[in-house]
Amino acid sequence: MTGTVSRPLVLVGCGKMGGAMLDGWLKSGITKGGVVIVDPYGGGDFLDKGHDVSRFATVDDLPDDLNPEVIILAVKPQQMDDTIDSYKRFAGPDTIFLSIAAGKTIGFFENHLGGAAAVVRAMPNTPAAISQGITVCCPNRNITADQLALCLALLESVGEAMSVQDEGLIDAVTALSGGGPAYVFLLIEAMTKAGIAAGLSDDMAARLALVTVAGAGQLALASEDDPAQLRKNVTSPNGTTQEALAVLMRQGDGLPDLMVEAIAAATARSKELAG
Ligand SMILES: NC(=O)C1=CN([C@@H]2O[C@H](COP(=O)(O)OP(=O)(O)OC[C@H]3O[C@@H](n4cnc5c(N)ncnc54)[C@H](OP(=O)(O)O)[C@@H]3O)[C@@H](O)[C@H]2O)C=CC1
Ligand SMILES: O=C(O)[C@@H]1CCC=N1
Repeated sequence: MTGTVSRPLVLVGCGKMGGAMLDGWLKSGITKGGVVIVDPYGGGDFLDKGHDVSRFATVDDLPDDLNPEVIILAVKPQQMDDTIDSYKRFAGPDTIFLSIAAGKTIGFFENHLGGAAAVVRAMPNTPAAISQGITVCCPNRNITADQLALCLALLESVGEAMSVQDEGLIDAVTALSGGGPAYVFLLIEAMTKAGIAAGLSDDMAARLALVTVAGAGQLALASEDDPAQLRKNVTSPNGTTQEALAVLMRQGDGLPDLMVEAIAAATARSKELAG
């Protein structure tokens, strides 16, 4: 079974993150058993595009003989309480429940689906849509080695993936890489505004900020130097970058301190969402 999903993959919630992953999965061809979307309104964009994708508004509309290999739970954490119980009929050793919901613990799913359910808690990010995501997942005790390998194959088909045994780490992962793209987009926005304030046109500032962030990310990925060294390579002694970094790295209110505070706040919120 490892390598492709040969029975149906059910995607519960085809919003921003579920849709991003589905985009990547369809491009990768890993969902050989077809995809069934359950979403009251979302998911229509994936129909009629030459893939084996069907869509139902509610769980009650699903065919009785559906035998999913993987059920991806991709509704908002606040929607999970009202959603999960109606999937209990699929719980058993041969169906993997793979949740991507922030905060929702393996214990939460076992409480609702029964202790025998095969559950994986995962935290992806939206660059999955272009196969540049990164996901960390944690299996429960019912997940077999083959099932974990299948989940990793599924997650690796949209980027990098790794598994951990310590579920407690997932809250920090959520804060760092789950939400991370938002921090980078904010950086692009902030650089753009600063460029405009310094006299550049809107279009030019936006392009310079975007390509600089994308290029720096690619360079950091490709280089043997670590990011600190790459930063030093840009910073000529007594030059212009040094002046900017003196502001950005200010003790107390600089970017490094703010980032620690931001990640801690997001980690705490992930724990709160456990419900
Ligand atoms: N966005 C991101 O970058 C990331 C999100 N996540 C996690 O992914 C999950 C989804 O987030 P996101 O995609 O942003 O949220 P969205 O609101 O964009 O997507 C959720 C989708 O689920 C639908 N939905 C609600 N209830 C049900 C139901 N009972 N059955 C089927 N579908 C339902 C929603 O419909 P409607 O809008 O009509 O309610 C919506 O289309 C969250 O748990 C989040 O923590 C994880 C990593 C990153
Ligand atoms: O903001 C959130 O709660 C979700 C989880 C990580 C990214 N988006």
